[in-house]
Amino acid sequence: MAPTTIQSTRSDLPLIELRNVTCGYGGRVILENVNLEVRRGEVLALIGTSGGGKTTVLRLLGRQLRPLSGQVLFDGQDLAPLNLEQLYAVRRRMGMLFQFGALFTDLSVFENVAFPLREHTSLSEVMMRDLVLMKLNAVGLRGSRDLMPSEISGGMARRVALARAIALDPDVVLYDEPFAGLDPISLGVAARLIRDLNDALGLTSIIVSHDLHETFEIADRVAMVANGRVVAQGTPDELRNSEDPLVKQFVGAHADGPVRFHQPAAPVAVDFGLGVAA
Ligand SMILES: Nc1ncnc2c1ncn2[C@@H]1O[C@H](COP(=O)(O)OP(=O)(O)OP(=O)(O)O)[C@@H](O)[C@H]1O
Repeated sequence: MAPTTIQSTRSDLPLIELRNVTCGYGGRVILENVNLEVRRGEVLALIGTSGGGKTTVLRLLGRQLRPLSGQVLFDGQDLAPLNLEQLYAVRRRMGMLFQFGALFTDLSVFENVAFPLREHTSLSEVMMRDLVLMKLNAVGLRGSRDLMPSEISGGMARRVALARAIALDPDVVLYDEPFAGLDPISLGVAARLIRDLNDALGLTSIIVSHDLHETFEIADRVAMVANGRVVAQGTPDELRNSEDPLVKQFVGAHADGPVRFHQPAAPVAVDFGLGVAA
């Protein structure tokens, strides 16, 4: 019998790839020649200085922003030439949880999670109910389905937003500051949940976060964005042990280093009128 040949499949490809991407806003370049791979099944953390361009990377992935040059690929497909219908089909494969995961305040927990299903599918009410309850169960909130957003805590609201982000069974979930404003216990719970859901549902996750401790606990790999570039990529341990001064300053939270505390400004004496000859 002829030996079985194992075909190379698309699963060998990274799920997401930025190839030499340069982009910006209104002529101002924010990211320059950035290369980044997101592998299937991994939790990738994007960290870096404020305003460094982390959220901008997420915008590229949904084509809310187009590169000036270079390519953004999702599942091997360049996003640039897609028409709107194709783009929406790709976006449906991406769950998004943005800062504070704003819920619809006039909809119950159940209806918040059902919302994307009602928008994008024509499932029967029975199927919809089962799916919503499965997602709520996955985040531990099946029993809270009838509560309104005003009746739940911030940590619970974040979990509802997470259930909503995975309602359509996406391939990848993009998290922008998922831990912002959470107390340390809720933060730990949310982080563990992101990791567990990623593994249990076979997702890929990208987390933009300033909470390095929690993020390093759950990430497979970390990419640091600063000065318009991905300055470091590696496992959490590799970044912790990095000798790169920028990475050391950031990961060690040192005030002094390549990133200066003071943004460029006129000399203090000038602004405060001290000893400046008239
Ligand atoms: N819509 C926009 N129009 C113009 N400039 C923008 C826009 N969005 C972001 N910027 C600028 O692009 C840069 C990168 O912003 P981005 O939000 O990607 O940074 P970030 O790394 O996510 O920051 P933070 O950690 O503070 O959220 C910043 O200098 C910001 O002022």
